[in-house]
Amino acid sequence: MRIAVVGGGAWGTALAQVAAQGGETLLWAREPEVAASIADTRENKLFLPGVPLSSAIRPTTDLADLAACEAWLMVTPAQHMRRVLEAAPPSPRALILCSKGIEESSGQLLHQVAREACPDAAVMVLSGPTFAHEVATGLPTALTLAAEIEAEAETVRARLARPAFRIYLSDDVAGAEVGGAVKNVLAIACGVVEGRGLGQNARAALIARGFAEMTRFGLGRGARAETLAGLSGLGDLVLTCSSTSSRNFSLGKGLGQGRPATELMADRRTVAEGAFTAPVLRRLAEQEGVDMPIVAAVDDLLAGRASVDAVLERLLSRPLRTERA
Ligand SMILES: NC(=O)C1=CN([C@@H]2O[C@H](COP(=O)(O)OP(=O)(O)OC[C@H]3O[C@@H](n4cnc5c(N)ncnc54)[C@H](OP(=O)(O)O)[C@@H]3O)[C@@H](O)[C@H]2O)C=CC1
Ligand SMILES: O=C(CO)COP(=O)(O)O
Repeated sequence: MRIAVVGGGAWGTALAQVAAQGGETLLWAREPEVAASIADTRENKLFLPGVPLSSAIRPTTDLADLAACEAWLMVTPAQHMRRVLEAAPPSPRALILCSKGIEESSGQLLHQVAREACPDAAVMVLSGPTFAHEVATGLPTALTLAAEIEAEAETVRARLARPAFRIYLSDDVAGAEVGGAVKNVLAIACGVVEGRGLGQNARAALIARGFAEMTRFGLGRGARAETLAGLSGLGDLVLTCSSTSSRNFSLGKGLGQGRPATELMADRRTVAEGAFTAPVLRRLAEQEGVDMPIVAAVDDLLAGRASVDAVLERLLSRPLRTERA
């Protein structure tokens, strides 16, 4: 199975590094600077500096080259995935979604977007606690590959899995996606806790109550509770809520230190998906009557509608209730 990775950011590059252990791997990058950096120096100096890359990674900026590959790993930012798929050659056999987010314009999860754009492909979701720089340097990582058709997922797993890249199969596509999308918003909230110096008790409370929000939202979309409690949900939530290696966490930390979101976003070339997921997730939750107060607080902070102290006061003055509510 010939693999193409679509997206030359940190995660796309790390996934290409894994796939290249099993044979030549195409890596499509939008920017010529990224492809040239990999071709000339065997390093993605823009998005994954300091990691020597395999000679089996073949960079390209030409979407037409994807036609030669049977499986595409989609690693563009969530808001751009539909446009890239529409510009790409006809569907491959397998489309493996590795980005984490919800399409803002449609409110759709990415597997719904992919099915619309590529109705003939077997659509899967690969997600879990996976900082790109750790995967690219071969540190042990475990993640979930969710697909409706298990046989297709088995083929993809056989091609990608390595001893230090452990892939667990699941048939809960929506569940695997919801965890990755929602945790990015919650990681921003945990960064705010850190930046504002609110303490470790507050962070643990936020992870647990944030997980309750993720579960309520996920169950409403047909996700299973055990998927949300697995690698792609709770596992990824714990990772990104605990480390400044997370772009979402570090964005939140800046907000907690009192810097405006516009300034923090303008400073970065890398993507903090939670900033794009927060408004659409809040909108969907309100439409569907799902209580997500932490997500609403992050959305207000990002939009500059409320200060850190105001959202904190709002969260702490909510009525006391049972834990299962
Ligand atoms: N970094 C990580 O550790 C992990 C990231 N993810 C997810 O992977 C996805 C990609 O993140 P990551 O690789 O880290 O990204 P980076 O922040 O490292 O890089 C940004 C990426 O966005 C691409 N990009 C920017 N604008 C456009 C556009 N208009 N159309 C297409 N692509 C565009 C850039 O492509 P180019 O350079 O070609 O312009 C580049 O690949 C996100 O959804 C993220 O949540 C998931 C797991 C781990
Ligand atoms: O999704 C990730 C790890 O699983 C990466 O998180 P950030 O995008 O916050 O860096």
